Amino acid sequence: MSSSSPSPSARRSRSPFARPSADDGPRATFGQLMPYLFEQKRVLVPILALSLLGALTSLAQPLLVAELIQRVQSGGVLGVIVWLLVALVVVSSLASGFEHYLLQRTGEGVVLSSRRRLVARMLHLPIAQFDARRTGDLVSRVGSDTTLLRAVLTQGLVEAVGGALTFVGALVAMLVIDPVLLGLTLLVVLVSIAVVALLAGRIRIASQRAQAKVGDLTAALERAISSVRTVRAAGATDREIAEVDGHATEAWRRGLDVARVSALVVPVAGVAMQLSLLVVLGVGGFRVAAGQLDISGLVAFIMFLFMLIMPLGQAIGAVTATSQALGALGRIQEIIDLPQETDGDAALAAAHAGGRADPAAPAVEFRDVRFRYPHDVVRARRTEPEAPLAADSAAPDTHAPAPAAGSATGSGAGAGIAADRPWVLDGVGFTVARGRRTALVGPSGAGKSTILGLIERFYDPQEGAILLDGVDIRALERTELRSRIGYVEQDAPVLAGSLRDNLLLGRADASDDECVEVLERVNLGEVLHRSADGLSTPVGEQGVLLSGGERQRLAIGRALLSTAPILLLDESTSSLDGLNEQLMRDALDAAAAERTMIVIAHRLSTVVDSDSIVVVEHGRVLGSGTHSELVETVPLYRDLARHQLLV
Ligand SMILES: Nc1ncnc2c1ncn2[C@@H]1O[C@H](COP(=O)(O)OP(=O)(O)OP(=O)(O)O)[C@@H](O)[C@H]1O
Repeated sequence: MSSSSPSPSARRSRSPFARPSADDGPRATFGQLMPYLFEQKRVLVPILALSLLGALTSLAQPLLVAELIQRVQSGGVLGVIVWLLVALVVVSSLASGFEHYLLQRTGEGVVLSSRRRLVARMLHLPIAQFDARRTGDLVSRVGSDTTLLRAVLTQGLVEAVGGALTFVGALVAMLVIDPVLLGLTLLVVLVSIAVVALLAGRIRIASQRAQAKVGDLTAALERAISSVRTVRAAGATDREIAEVDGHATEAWRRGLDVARVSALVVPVAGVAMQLSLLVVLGVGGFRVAAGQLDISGLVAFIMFLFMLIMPLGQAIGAVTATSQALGALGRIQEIIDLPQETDGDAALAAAHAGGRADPAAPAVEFRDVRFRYPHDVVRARRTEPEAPLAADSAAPDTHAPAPAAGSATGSGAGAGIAADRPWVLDGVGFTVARGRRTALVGPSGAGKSTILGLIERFYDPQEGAILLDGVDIRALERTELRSRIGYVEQDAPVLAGSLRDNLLLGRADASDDECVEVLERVNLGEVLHRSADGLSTPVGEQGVLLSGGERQRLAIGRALLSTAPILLLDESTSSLDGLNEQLMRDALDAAAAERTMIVIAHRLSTVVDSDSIVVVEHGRVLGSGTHSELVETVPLYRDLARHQLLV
């Protein structure tokens, strides 16, 4: 994990007053905000109407006051005017209260739709993006950045529309009352508008940096919480607290940056207000004394002046809120704009007879597969935590739309892949017979999990092909491909929720009886009866209420419940005691009875009786065959077997 001190590039671009530059992270334009606002158009119309009503009732007030003063001076009737004034005040207050509620409601609507859109895109991103990005940062984009969009409506745009009408109305009225006084007032006002416009870009950048720091904070916290046992056991709690604290402080500092830039706006508005008032009072008083303006005109002019300045304040609020929202929207759009996992390749599908299975072909075949993880992913993992991934280059699938030059995605061999890094898989070829159990064995880091990941199409190989029932997997729709495969991953294959929730992930329409039956088959009947809740027994975050062996067996149960004819199992590296190992072997036998199975085995004892064993080392296949054949022919396998006391 990076330390909490900012990277050199972050330090360089630290000042909130710095000019916007290309390094300032993803940018969002005002146009990108529009769809979110447009979605709310049905509520926006009444809000705008209320805002305009508020503006009109405000504008009418100075005119009535001027009339009132004149009637007082001339001894006219006051009753109607006074009642009209009271009615205007009541109507404008009620309108603004209702408008406030509708605005808040609409703001929440914008947050909801941005969250929905973001989550729907995020969970469809290629696996490479999840490998490269920090979970906490992604969580923070959904939880925190989206809330900043709310302010655009609540403090921003819509009020500014009503404000604009008040502004123009006041301007016209002031022009009629005294053009000279208006000219002087406008001079002051225009200077302040120019200053605010200059500050808007700075606010957006400062806000974006602050949000990125909140992302870092969430990522650090997520890390500390998800590995709390390791942290506690290592006595590293205080260090983790310091780490999270460092990020919190950094987020606070960046928050202060935002406060500092937006605070500059306040004196600008204050100076504009006070200066213009002083000018109007001074010059206006002089003109009244000279008989160029009467007193009711001056009072009305001053009231209109407030109406001119008030929307200016609103506009300033709108600029601040919108700039912050654009900063957050940049981070949201960055994820939304990333390419999604693409689906089956039409040309390949045609070449493979429309993706039709060949019953004579092996269930799974690797043909001379060469693969490296995309370098962008590796770089992002290892170096600059803030570095935004280039949208195109991080997309790992070979058939992503229009892969950019220099990306790892081109179908050309290793396009954009750093040539100095060794292949993770270097010419891997093997076949898996239908309905049989095949084991992958080899040292840690040999590439075994990568092989399973490629079958699932989490990544696509740069060279060679992987076939399922004789069909190149790239010719299949991903959903179709994955529906044919059950996958039990090595780590944390259990989700928070109940036993039932975990099983239904395999097949949503499975009945309780089927769930119970499958739990018995993977020797988890005892867990089921341990609690009165039965299938509703919670299994906790990452399945912590279950032992390592139980977690794996529950995940196998889930795969069994699905009707997938192929099962990929990345056996847990955690050691199992004798009884658990036997239970696991039974579960595997139950799984293997009906389907093709590929098992990554860390204990040879669980796979010695496999139909075929493939030995992998440094991304190459050293040999394949049965246990007794491999003991004779592959020295590495013989060593492994001897080490694990099997020969
Ligand atoms: N998502 C990833 N991004 C970049 N490199 C990766 C990624 N996953 C694995 N690697 C690298 O690829 C190589 C093969 O890893 P893999 O997990 O396939 O090995 P393995 O044989 O399954 O190991 P083990 O038995 O320890 O689980 C390793 O050098 C690993 O560091």
